[in-house]
Amino acid sequence: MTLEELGWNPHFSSQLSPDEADECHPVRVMSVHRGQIAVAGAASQRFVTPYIAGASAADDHPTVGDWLLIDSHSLQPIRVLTRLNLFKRRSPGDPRKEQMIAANVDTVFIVASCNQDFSVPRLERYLVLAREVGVNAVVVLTKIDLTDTPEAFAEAARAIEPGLRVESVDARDPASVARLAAWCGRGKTVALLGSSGVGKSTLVNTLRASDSIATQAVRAHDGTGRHTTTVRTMHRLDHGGWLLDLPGMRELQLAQAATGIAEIFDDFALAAQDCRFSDCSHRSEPGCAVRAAIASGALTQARFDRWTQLSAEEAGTASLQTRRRPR
Ligand SMILES: Nc1nc2c(ncn2[C@@H]2O[C@H](COP(=O)(O)OP(=O)(O)OP(=O)(O)O)[C@@H](O)[C@H]2O)c(=O)[nH]1
Ligand SMILES: [Zn+2]
Repeated sequence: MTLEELGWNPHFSSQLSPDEADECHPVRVMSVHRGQIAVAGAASQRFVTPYIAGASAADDHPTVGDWLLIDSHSLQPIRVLTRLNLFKRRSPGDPRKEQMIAANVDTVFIVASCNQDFSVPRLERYLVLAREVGVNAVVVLTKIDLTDTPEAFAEAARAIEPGLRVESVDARDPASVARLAAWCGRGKTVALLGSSGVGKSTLVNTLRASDSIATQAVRAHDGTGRHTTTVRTMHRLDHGGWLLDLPGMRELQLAQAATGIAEIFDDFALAAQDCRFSDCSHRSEPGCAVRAAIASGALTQARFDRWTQLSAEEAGTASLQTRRRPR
């Protein structure tokens, strides 16, 4: 396995100092376990400690998908290279803490199915999340074989954002899923987002090579031939890329997603700049440019409702601590 096959590129190689290039080597974090991580480099696969000597609790600690510098003699982790992006969520145990889920994803597939579960507002939420993380998003519509009107679903998805990539597949059929090959090529990392039952696992199985480095490493280690679902793992794909699980990202949290919301609803954000009052609620104030745009047909009431709903959720979660203070 070469570093390029693992996803190494100039964004990462340019971060090494000459000394580091002499004394360390880069490895990618393939899976995260309790107290240890499986890493793969140009010539090696091994387990190392995730703890970086001298790092504080607030410092960057390795998560799956990360590139890590390892001291070539001691094999101790030295530092995590600056990420392209990072999926994180609020810790279920302590909402003030954040939990890292996965790093360095090239493309996220936002998966939805062509049936009664299809929902534009839900797709929009996943897109907001992808924009917030700063990752390229492709909408993948599954169960195309179960509808007579596949183009209607694709059209509705494409209408969410100009230029949005939408691919429709039968997730069980390798020939159909081959449409996604362009994002799953050598060294490319993809992740999946989507509600329960839309076909994420089916898609993974169709895209995935029979065995992966990470699975082999885990097998060699625990000897059981299985790895539990609590383990975060990179899966090798047939086309040469990697697939990252995003456990815990299935439930959507829109806290601190203001940037993502502003990007997906940039037409509303833009119109709101012309409102007479800077704190306009776009309900009944005079000189409201957003209401004017809705009245003229330039913007729609349906998207206005979704925009205000998402913004309220975002603000609500963000200020949970300060709301409802007793007088
Ligand atoms: N006909 C058809 N069935 C599909 C397709 N994709 C998935 N299915 C079926 O839909 C069901 C749910 O698929 P899963 O892959 O388990 O869905 P998931 O998104 O992984 O669901 P969770 O694990 O709950 O998040 C399974 O019975 C699949 O066989 C498809 O493109 N066409
Ligand atoms: Zn307004």
